[in-house]
Amino acid sequence: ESKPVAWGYEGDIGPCNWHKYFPKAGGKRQSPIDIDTSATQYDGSFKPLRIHYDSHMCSSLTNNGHTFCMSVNSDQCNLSGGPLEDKYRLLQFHCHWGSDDTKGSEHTVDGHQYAAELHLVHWNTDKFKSADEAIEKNQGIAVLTAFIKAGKEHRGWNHVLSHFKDIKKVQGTSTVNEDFNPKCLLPENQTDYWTYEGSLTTPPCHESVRFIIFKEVVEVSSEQLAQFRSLCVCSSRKRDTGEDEHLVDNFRPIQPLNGRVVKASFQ
Ligand SMILES: CC#CCOc1ccc(CNS(N)(=O)=O)cc1
Ligand SMILES: [Zn+2]
Repeated sequence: ESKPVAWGYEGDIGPCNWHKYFPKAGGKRQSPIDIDTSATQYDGSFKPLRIHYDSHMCSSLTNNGHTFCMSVNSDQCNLSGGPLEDKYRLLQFHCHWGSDDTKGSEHTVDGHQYAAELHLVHWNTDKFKSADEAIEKNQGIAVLTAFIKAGKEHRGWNHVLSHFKDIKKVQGTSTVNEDFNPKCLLPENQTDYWTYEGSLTTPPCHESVRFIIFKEVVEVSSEQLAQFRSLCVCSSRKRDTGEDEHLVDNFRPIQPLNGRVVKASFQ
């Protein structure tokens, strides 16, 4: 079993060196990208997006050292329609955020970076037998994405944030049993989105991802954003000052578009 390679967001193990151990990171269809809204192309052929999540699924929340990850194990949480040809099942959701409210999203819109970005990761159950297989295949993964900015409090997010004290340290895990439906984390407008073909934004950076990025931005309070930053990057104290190192700025830099066209579901 090959030893897992350490990677992160700064220093020698940071994004500029990922390609040395994860060759896909140097590919031609990498993510994230800047969405230049003057260059997007309206596609009138998209069917309505179909997002069917049930709330009665037990899920577990983990701090994996790179983000918090809510693993979902319900075959009742499915995504289809829009630009997708197949049916996709929700595997997990997580976020990327900054050290303050001025940065944190991975994708940008006309150069504007948001405070955070939500990724709901789905795998293609029509074409593949497992998520492990789908994660490295073209059309294997669909990531529903919502931008997050500081504003009014988001009650739905409190169902997730209330478990953060249990996962402050790495590999901390908490079981989430309450009646929670991740659909509540999405913006109201689910008809206006951009979509393009890209990659996982973290190693191994497989070029297997169809991104679907909602135009409407979700608001959470500054205090809720601060709770994202309360997670730690390791299981023990890291700094020689005995201070905990907090998990922040877990976003990959913008990658070259290399001629890809970003489609829009709206004019
Ligand atoms: C089975 C399995 C697996 C691993 O699945 C993932 C899912 C998401 C990610 C994070 N990539 S991102 N930020 O593009 O969603 C990495 C591995
Ligand atoms: Zn992500």
